[in-house]
Amino acid sequence: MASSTLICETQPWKDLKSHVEDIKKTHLRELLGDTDRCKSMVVDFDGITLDYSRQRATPGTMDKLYNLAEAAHLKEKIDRMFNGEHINSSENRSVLHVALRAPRDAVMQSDGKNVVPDVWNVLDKIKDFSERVRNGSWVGATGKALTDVISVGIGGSFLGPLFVHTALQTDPEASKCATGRQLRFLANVDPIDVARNIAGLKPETTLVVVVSKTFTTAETMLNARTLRAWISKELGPSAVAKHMVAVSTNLTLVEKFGIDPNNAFAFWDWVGGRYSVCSAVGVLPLSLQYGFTVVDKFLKGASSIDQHFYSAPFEKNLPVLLGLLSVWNVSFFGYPARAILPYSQALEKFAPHIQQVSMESNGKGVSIDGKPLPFETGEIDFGEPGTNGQHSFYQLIHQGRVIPCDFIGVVKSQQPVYLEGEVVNNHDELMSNFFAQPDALAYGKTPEELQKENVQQHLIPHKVNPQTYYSIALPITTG
Ligand SMILES: O=P(O)(O)OC[C@H]1O[C@H](O)[C@H](O)[C@@H](O)[C@@H]1O
Repeated sequence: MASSTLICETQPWKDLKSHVEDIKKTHLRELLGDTDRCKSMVVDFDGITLDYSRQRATPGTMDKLYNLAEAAHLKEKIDRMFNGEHINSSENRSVLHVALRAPRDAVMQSDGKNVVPDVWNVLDKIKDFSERVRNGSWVGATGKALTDVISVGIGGSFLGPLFVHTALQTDPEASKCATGRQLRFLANVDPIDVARNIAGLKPETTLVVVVSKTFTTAETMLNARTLRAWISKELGPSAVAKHMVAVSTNLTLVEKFGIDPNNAFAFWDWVGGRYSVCSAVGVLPLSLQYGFTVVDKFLKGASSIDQHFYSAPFEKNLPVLLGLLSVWNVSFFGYPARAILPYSQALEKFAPHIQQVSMESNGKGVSIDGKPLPFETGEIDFGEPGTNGQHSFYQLIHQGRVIPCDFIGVVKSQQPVYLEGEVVNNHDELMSNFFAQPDALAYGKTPEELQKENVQQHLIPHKVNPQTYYSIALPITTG
């Protein structure tokens, strides 16, 4: 395909266009009756099970989507990304956030330079600094330990770190490491957000981390000046050196602002803001709160899925499968939205993070060459943790419009509860028994009964195993 050819002009696209008309005539019930089909649509990697059997797709659809991926040169594009080529053509730069979690001995090049040693220099600096703050050897202007951190940033300098913080808060190991400490996030330029962030905190025990890739974002800079005034008013201007640090690619502006460059943590232009959670943007505030050891585990998890994305064949490749199914739903079925429904309160901030990652990346009206696209791209992402969403917008999903849903279930809760005789329990042992049950029977209902209750007709989840689907679908109330 010449680079100026639009993907919709290729044969695989045309094949999918006619194929979708056939699938539209097929009820999901029929698709679910085909056991071999359902079995072929479950993929495991590293403790994650992706079940996309509730998608309106057949193995034949998947083959056609793989052909589309080939026509789009997807594998070559993944390779070009990992090789540090300038695939961000509008900014003429590499897109190499995967290097942020690469092992210390890995080699990843941007503009002819191995960037991994630079990444690890900053990680080592964060480890050292966060340990000194946490163990009280770095103290504030009055000699007191800094127990509270306010991270000031917006967009990618906020949503990823907030999501991970929320996910770790109730993890037993992480919460133990955070004993006696607080981490807050100031994003909104509305002064109400400032007031809420500083409520109950004292400047003498607070460390402010100003996070901005550019160090020019109006909201962040105003909030940073407001907190600088809050510190100076109470402790004098010289206290800023002990109470404010920065994360940025623009170290010149950091220094101009009055933050000691030694207390600045760098990242690089080859990291897109929305993908920056694994840089100092996320690693610094999270290490201050939980310790570097905990955050390092998060980086290793991200590295593991990077390697999977890079090397797994498309039929087994979780990110590729999810991407292809999004294209199928949005560009062929014309479903405009996708609901992200984690059945875990720890993933409460997952949907807002994905909103930026997905919508800021895929919200395009033109091709990479600037040609207007004659089809819709990118979905409208929204979501809430279950069961909260059930008592809110699920009514529309049941009886209004078709919205593909990504249900996310967890086998082992961070905070299990077991009450004898209760249907909804998540005690470890009970959950493993539950997952060993055949579909639906775990709740004593047959698939036919479920169909009568119409719980699955309009739901097309694809991120949980079959048992989880029913465990999620059954408690739904629509009143
Ligand atoms: O990190 P900063 O430079 O302050 O940028 C914060 C945000 O600014 C803009 O809205 C960009 O579109 C976002 O991608 C970015 O995350």
